[in-house]
Amino acid sequence: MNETMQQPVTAVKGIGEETAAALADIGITTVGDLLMYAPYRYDDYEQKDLAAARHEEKVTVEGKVHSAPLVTYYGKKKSRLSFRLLSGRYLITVVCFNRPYLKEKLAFNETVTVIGKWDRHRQAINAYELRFGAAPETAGIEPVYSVRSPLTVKTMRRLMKAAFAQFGAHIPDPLPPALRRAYRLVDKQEAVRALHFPRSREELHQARRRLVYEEFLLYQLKMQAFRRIVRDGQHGVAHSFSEERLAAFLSALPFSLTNAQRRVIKEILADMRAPRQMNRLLQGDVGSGKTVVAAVALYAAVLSGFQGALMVPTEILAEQHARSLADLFAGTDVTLALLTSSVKGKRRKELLAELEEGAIDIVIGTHALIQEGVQFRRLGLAITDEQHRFGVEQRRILREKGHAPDVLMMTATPIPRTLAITAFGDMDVSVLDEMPAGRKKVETYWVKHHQFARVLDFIEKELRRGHQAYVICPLIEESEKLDVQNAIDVHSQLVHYYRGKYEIGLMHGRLSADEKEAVMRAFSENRIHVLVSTTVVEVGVNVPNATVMVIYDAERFGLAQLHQLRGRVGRGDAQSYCILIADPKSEVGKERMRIMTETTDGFVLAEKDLELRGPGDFFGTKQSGLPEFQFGDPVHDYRILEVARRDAAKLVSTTAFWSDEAYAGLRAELEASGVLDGEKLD
Ligand SMILES: Nc1ncnc2c1ncn2[C@@H]1O[C@H](COP(=O)(O)OP(=O)(O)OP(=O)(O)O)[C@@H](O)[C@H]1O
Repeated sequence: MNETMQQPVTAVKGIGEETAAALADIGITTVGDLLMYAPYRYDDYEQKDLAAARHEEKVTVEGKVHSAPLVTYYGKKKSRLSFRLLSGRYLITVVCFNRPYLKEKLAFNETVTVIGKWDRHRQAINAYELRFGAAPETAGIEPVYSVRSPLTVKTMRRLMKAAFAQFGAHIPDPLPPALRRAYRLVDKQEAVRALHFPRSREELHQARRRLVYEEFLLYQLKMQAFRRIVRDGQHGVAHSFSEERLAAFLSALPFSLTNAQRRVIKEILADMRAPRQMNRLLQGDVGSGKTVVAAVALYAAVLSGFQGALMVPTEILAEQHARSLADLFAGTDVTLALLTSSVKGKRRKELLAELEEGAIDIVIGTHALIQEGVQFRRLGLAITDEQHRFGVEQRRILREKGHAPDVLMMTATPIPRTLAITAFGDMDVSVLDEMPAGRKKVETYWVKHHQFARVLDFIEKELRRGHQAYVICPLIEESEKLDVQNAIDVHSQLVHYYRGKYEIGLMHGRLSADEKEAVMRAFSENRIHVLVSTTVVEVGVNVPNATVMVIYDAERFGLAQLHQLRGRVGRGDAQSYCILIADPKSEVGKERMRIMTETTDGFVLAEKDLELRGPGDFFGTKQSGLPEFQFGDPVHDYRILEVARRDAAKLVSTTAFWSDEAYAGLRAELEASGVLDGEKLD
């Protein structure tokens, strides 16, 4: 924004102190603020051919009064006025409520313009506005601003006209012509004009496209510039490790890596070799094989003489990861340790001492890892699994336990790429977008509660084949106690049903860590055939022999959570099944069940979830942490967002961007935001 735009609104002719105060009330203080104050919607007064209008669509029709108006009164003060209108070749009825006085004004053959809702079946318009005379040529679309008294929409329209007439020609355009040409974007002045005085929907569309791109590009430039500054300013760990030993480790794995795993490992190792601190998010759908990627990174850290830490949200997961890593590192001399809050007393003391001396190479644990007293000798790599469950603060503490160790965050929560780009624009993102070979899609069915007997039969069929099943009990958010009770009830029901044939296990949050561990172990060793559980098994549990996932009251879970639960099966070669038991009442609820049966792609589900529930809900009740934009919507305008991100990355890496006149406008915006001084982003 240049100086002209920075002038106070009183510089606009006709705006006095009073109006200025009213404008300040809605956040407008400068000429620039005023001109960039976008309407929140538009009223469409464009005339439509009634033949093309849909039922209940808002229409504007010009015509001649073709009958004497009729007024009928009902109730105390209510009235209904109607008359016939001849509009082109259509003779239609116009209905107007509670405005009986119009009767006197409506002379036969008089030209009027009617705005209202089209009732296709009755060939009538329910009018909410009636103007005398022809529809003005230019009055197609009128902006509606969000205002606060004493301002009115009408006043705003007038002020905009005045401001644009006086200053429209001085609106600076930060976008260099080359970029505008490349995307056929209108220039800034034209965009602002069309924003306030659009002559057609198309003009408006073009204006919006341009403004959204500019907004996203600036946002991304800030992110990228900020990231460059942070990177250049920090000295992280430059890992250097024996490629041969790493290659030997890879070739000793019980399976060959997927292409996606190979690619992601390459990205991570490149970051680790570099002297700057790694700050990477690894996204991989459930079962895509993130653990082995983590293992490779941890091994690289150990080979270069550092320690590694893997922090996970639950004890079950910590134990499971400790087991899988122990298997993976069996042929090496890596020393592993498990640190959770159940490791107590003498064992804990020893363990902490070993960590501090560096006798332990890799530690796997829960929050216990970030407690006071936990010291590393040389922490070089910190990995967190399921990053949504750890706050930024906890990740920071883990990070600070080393001297700027590399950080890898793993998540199976499929954040749509669009959102990942915006919310995590300051991180590098790797995506495991391929499943290990031989995996079959989990077949998903939606059944009603009264069909439960059939579900039990179905489970039994799978059990006879030697497979196992999970039964997830309803989740009662308000009360853990009821949750547990539910699980106990379902458990005894199943024990009764399968008695003498199969072992039924029970898992819930009230069990002690040892009890949980024992149940999980029995299940993974196939001594328990059906595991009745609350959602504690939601994340990360890996028992490839389990092929059935039954979810009670599935409508109570979010799509992301259902997807996580479903991800507990289909982890081996056998065909797996997910059965959702739900009687949803709402349409959205039904739609969500249908979507679950239609797709197993976590990213598709995440997008759908957003569509159905809005971004805030996807990550639970908390805020999703997404920035808010004035013009753009990161979900619906994701294509533009992606383009803007690529452009921003390209721009900041060129010298031209930092010196050429063509980019002065963009640079000025960056400078004004404080990003270039290393200030934190909002
Ligand atoms: N390339 C591969 N080929 C075959 N099997 C693989 C491959 N990579 C991983 N696996 C196996 O797939 C299963 C799932 O892997 P892993 O537990 O790492 O998944 P994940 O990505 O952590 O999933 P989740 O988020 O659901 O826990 C494991 O049994 C693992 O041994």
